[in-house]
Amino acid sequence: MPEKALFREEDVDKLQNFHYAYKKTVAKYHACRLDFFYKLFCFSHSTGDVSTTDIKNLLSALEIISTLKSNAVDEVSTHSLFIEIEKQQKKLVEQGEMVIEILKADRIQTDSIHKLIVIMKQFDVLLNRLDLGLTASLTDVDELTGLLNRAAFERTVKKLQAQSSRSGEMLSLAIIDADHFKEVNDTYGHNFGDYVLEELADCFEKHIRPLDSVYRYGGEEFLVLLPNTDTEQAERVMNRLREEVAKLPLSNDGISVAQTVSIGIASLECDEDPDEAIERADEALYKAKDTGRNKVILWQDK
Ligand SMILES: Nc1nc2c(ncn2[C@@H]2O[C@H](COP(=O)(O)OP(=O)(O)OP(=O)(O)O)[C@@H](O)[C@H]2O)c(=O)[nH]1
Repeated sequence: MPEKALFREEDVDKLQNFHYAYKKTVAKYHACRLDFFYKLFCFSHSTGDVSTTDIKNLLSALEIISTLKSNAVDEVSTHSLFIEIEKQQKKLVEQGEMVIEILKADRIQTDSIHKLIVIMKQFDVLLNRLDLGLTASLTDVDELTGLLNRAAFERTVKKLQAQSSRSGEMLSLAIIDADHFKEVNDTYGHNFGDYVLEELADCFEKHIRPLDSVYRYGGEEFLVLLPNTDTEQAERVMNRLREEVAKLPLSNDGISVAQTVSIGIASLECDEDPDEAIERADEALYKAKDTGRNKVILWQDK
């Protein structure tokens, strides 16, 4: 899957404005939702002067997607999560209308209200995920694994190189590649492959040290930046990680597999183009692949 940076630097302001408008809209939605249920309650118990038109008006006030869309930068409104929210909103309105029709016919059906509540809960989960994504500025997060992506790597690596230039500390870089991953996809399907990638990402995040950072660089390839670490230390850290991966119980839908990874390591000089260090780490990675996989290899000058 090609990585796609969702935002350019200059879009960050627009994104922040959208996030602010988003929070306000979602807060209004929640307040309005309470009113909606209150009026439903009043109508069904014949308390107060509430008509189904009042309830219908509140239902249309719950349609927040058009407000959100008019404020959103294209990268948000075309994002898969936003499209999912739109779909869920449509379901919510359809079910809300059904509840109103049932009320008009003078029948109280808790089933239909219950169904509406279930849809609203799912809607909330999606709204919350979008909120978290916006907080992490969407740009930086890989949609499948939730790891930082290539754009985040490119930004961070420059900062770490500048730090390492000031402190004189070594900076190391590792490339991790899943072994025989094509076979996993071909044998068990792409969805199972996606599941394995998500589990690998969780394992990496769990087992890297707090100052290290891991990125999904593309497909089944990940990068780790290890500040204040020379290549021999990086080799030890990566070997521990490699062992953790090999121990992972990967089991989904009745399928179980064992997955290993190969890792290449290179030092990252503070004044070089990071692509050069990536190339060296890649060379080491291919040596690990050529000599049996499930290994960590340090790049060495010939
Ligand atoms: N399920 C899934 N597969 C992906 C994704 N991105 C890349 N891939 C697959 O990863 C596989 C990579 O295969 P290859 O580069 O041939 O390497 P490999 O089979 O892992 O073999 P070695 O690297 O030599 O051990 C291909 O089948 C890609 O389709 C993704 O997001 N999800």
